[in-house]
Amino acid sequence: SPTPIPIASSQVLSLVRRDNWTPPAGLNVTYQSEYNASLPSTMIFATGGTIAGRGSSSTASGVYQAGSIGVGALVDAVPELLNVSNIYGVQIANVGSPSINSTIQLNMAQYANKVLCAEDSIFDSLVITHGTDTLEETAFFMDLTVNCRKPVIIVGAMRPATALSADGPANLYAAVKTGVFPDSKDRGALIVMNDRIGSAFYTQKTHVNYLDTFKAPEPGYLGGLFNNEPFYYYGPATPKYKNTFDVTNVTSLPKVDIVYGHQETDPRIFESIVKYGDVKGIVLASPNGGVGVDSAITDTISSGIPIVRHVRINVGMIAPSETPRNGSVISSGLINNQKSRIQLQLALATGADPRAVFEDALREELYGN
Ligand SMILES: NC(=O)C[C@H](N)C(=O)O
Repeated sequence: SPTPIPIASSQVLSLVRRDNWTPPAGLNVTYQSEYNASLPSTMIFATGGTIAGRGSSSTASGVYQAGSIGVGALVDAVPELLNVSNIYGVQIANVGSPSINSTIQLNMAQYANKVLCAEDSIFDSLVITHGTDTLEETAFFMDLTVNCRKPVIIVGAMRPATALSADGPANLYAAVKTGVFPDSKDRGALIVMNDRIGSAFYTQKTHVNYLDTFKAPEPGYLGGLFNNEPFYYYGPATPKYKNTFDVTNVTSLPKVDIVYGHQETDPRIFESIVKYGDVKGIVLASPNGGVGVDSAITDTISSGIPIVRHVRINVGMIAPSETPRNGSVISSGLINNQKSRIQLQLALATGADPRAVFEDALREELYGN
């Protein structure tokens, strides 16, 4: 559960609003910088993670408490931010990112649409601070559900705030700079880490320990920062296979699990998932992208639960068949396992046809039908 954040007295003073903005009901703004009408405005949703982590010493870079300092302290550590943007902070959660769930994601997407995408919005961008372990999942979720031209930037850190050469402050500065950079519009949600800008759609964590971990192995980065100034290699673009979902009236997401395939995958995994009855979809991280455990999933298929197949190495295309297949096995296309899970949840929650969502655009591209 979210840790209560003490508000420093300077922040209390600055909560006297000069911007004529009223937060939507239920959104608890706990940090607001002195309002400067000549600057753009950034909303920060803080969720925890290593960027908000505290270790027992400056050399404790790998053993620490994630989600331990609040949004006000994150901003206070980077006073340079206040020359770039007005900053508003909301403590959405303060947890390690494996504890982020679809309730938190839905909450953020719904508030993001209200705060950032409203016609009279005063905000130029939304920055989400997040643990890196599941950062790509929340980034992908926001990419598919926050539907306006303004950027949502997701940022984290690999070293806790207390470590030697902590990367969080520079990453947060880069995230806010990228968010208010005019050329960041119309690119969907972006992951900004380690001086690189990547699309939330394609970028994933590729190493568990090192700073240089967020990559989009085939599509590559969209841009980067030089001297803390953002730049892009390409003009604004939308991934060709991206779907968007309206979650305004969605109150919860169905349960979707991922099964990791290997030699001798035990069929009972599938049986037990189906037996519980509350799982509405499965992603199969298979050895080769093929079903590969045919006999094992026969029962699952006959139960009608959609099974999206991707590959356990988590990079590459699992192409749709030339004509749509009958049955409940669906190809993931270019979307990795954990993002396929999110997309399947969103499709099921909004009544979209999962096969169409995953396969149609890529089938059209590959086979022209
Ligand atoms: N670097 C990190 O942020 C990892 C952390 N365990 C998290 O995801 O919350």
